[in-house]
Amino acid sequence: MTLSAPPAVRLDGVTKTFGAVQAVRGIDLTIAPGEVVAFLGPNGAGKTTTIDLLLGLSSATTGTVEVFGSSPRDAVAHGRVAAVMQSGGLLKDFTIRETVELVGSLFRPARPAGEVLERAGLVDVADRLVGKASGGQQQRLRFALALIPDPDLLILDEPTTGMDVQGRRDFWNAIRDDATRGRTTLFATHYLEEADAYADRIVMVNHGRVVADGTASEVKAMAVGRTVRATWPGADTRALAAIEGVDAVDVRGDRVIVHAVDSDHVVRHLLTRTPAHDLEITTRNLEEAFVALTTDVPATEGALA
Ligand SMILES: Nc1ncnc2c1ncn2[C@@H]1O[C@H](COP(=O)(O)OP(=O)(O)OP(=O)(O)O)[C@@H](O)[C@H]1O
Repeated sequence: MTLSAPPAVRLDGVTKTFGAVQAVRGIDLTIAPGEVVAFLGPNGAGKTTTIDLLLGLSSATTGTVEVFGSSPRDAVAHGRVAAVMQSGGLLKDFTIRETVELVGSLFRPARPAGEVLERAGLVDVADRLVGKASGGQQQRLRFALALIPDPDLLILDEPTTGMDVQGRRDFWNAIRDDATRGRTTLFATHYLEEADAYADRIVMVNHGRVVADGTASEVKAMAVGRTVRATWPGADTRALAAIEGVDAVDVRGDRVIVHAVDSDHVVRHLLTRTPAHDLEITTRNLEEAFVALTTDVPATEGALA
């Protein structure tokens, strides 16, 4: 008899409360081995709290948290999980290579230092002191350290913050490459284009709950509606916001930008009752879907950052 492998991550009815703050209000989430999952949400949505639970750094108030069928602490202890956190402490007086070797000596088995440096794009700067390395290089070093135990699940909290364009590209190529060999990756990010380009699946959270879960195109489709742009100097934004189904109105110079479930209705209004012209209608991109799914008060001006 063969038992099917447990999921890489299983969260079942998970809540986490800090005093009066309900950081996580009931998250159910299953991630299969080999999936690359982006964890998106506005500041304070509960992403870091959830990641801490998966790493066994704190315990859920209620619900179940499992990593490869065991407790997060066991999974971490067996080297199956590793993380790159936003601001992990690094020792400034060691070189990049020495840091990788030192951390490598703590793991059995450990990936060879040379391989890890290569993977993280650090070979050319390996002999530089950590204290003299740039912010992006230090971020690459955190990534390198997470690769040392060759984990089955890699958890990344805003991993590419501070990296330049090439650094990000190298980083994501390394992640995708390892995913094809079965590594599961969960990453929190505020760069929506990275989620769109590199994740198999997007989990969007708001106020401690999952508000969308699917591929990038499924999530975009969840935020139904279209954007209508038109030239209308001095547009009457109040009148536009009052149209049924309009969820945001914004003005950029002479252009007015309207998000609406029923774009035909908006277009008809603009063409028949206003001097608006040069109309353009587009479907939402991931950033607009994000705003639509996580904005609490609809029809606010300037909500289309
Ligand atoms: N140790 C703590 N004590 C009290 N409140 C906390 C603690 N940790 C987190 N919180 C609160 O829980 C909520 C969720 O925070 P969390 O850090 O998980 O959000 P996040 O989605 O990671 O946000 P960001 O994008 O800003 O990193 C916030 O309101 C935060 O202030």
